[in-house]
Amino acid sequence: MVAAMMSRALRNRSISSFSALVSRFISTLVLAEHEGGLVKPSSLSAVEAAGVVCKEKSISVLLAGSGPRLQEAASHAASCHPLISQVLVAEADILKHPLAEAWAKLIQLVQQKDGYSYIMAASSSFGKNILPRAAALLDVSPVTDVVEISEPRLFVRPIYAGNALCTVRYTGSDPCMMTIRSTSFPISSISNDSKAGAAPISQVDLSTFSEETLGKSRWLKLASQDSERPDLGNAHVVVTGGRGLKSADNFKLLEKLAEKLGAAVGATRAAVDAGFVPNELQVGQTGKIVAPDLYIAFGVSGAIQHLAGMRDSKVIVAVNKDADAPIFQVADYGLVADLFDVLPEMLEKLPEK
Ligand SMILES: Cc1cc2nc3c(=O)[nH]c(=O)nc-3n(C[C@H](O)[C@H](O)[C@H](O)COP(=O)(O)OP(=O)(O)OC[C@H]3O[C@@H](n4cnc5c(N)ncnc54)[C@H](O)[C@@H]3O)c2cc1C
Repeated sequence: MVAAMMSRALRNRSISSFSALVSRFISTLVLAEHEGGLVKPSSLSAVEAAGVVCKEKSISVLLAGSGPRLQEAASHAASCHPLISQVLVAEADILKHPLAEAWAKLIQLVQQKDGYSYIMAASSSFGKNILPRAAALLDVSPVTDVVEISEPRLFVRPIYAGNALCTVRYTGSDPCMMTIRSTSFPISSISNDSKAGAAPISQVDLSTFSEETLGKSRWLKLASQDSERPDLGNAHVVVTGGRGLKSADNFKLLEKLAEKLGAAVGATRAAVDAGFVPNELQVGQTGKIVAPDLYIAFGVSGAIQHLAGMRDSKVIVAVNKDADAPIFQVADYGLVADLFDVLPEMLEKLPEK
């Protein structure tokens, strides 16, 4: 239909009406992750990014899964952000878990039907797993880790572990697919009023979606730590431990400090490789990207691969007994001291949460 309207506009040789049509039909699909009946904040950051390219209100959010939590998440998506104009819900048992093969096929299906100009997701393990596969199915090249949208098809993304920024112009065909760094697109306009301006919710027709086409991956289990602490990717305060903590037991000191500060716990890859903490706590180039208001690093040397994941933090505090440790080059406040003196003293002097 879009193509037909465009050719009609061209026939009339009306350049202005043609550009009006083009801009009118820019539409964006945001692939959203949900948990506990709520859309994750990182996906709402992807909606913010979509708002930069899609000034008019034509942002659809795609949610998939099964069960009552999916419907709750759909209601949340419909009312939580003023830029969302439509919520698409794909409910099926094969979509219950975020298996990339199934989700990639789902995106292909939705794109073939609705023809979006942009498809976006947060640069989380969820988005990074699914979006490139969907891009391959749609025969386009994705742009990953976008930190700035300068023009509708001109993006800035970090390269060399965040040591340089690269400007990329997307010249491929639609859809332009990208993952965005949620720390670079803070959520500005969240609505807490569940009734206000609710976007319509529609079900995706999955009648042509067959299990045989979904590849060989199978969901086994979710291994994650049950914790009341905030999510590492969205926490306002992060306390991170490095190899200097020396053992898993000593990380418990850091956990106590995190409880007092209402913080998330992070770790370097060296601490993860040494088995002090699980992999999901790793911050850095091959871990999570964080940009909290306050980042406190204990016994972290400051290797570039670690800095790649935390250098955008608003205030960085480092405690290290080596005055020449590179972490001090990015720290706003540095303390050259033994962390085993500093941590107990902080725990003693800080009030309970
Ligand atoms: C491809 C690639 C990807 C990588 N990705 C990541 C990544 O995502 N994240 C990441 O973190 N790393 C990553 N790394 C590893 C990275 O290069 C470093 O090896 C790692 O970050 C070092 O961790 P660390 O600072 O804990 O350990 P170390 O470099 O060993 O530093 C320990 C620090 O603790 C200090 N210390 C020791 N005892 C005390 C004490 N009692 N009190 C105070 N200070 C003390 C020491 O002075 C030292 O500075 C990656 C490497 C590669 C090659």
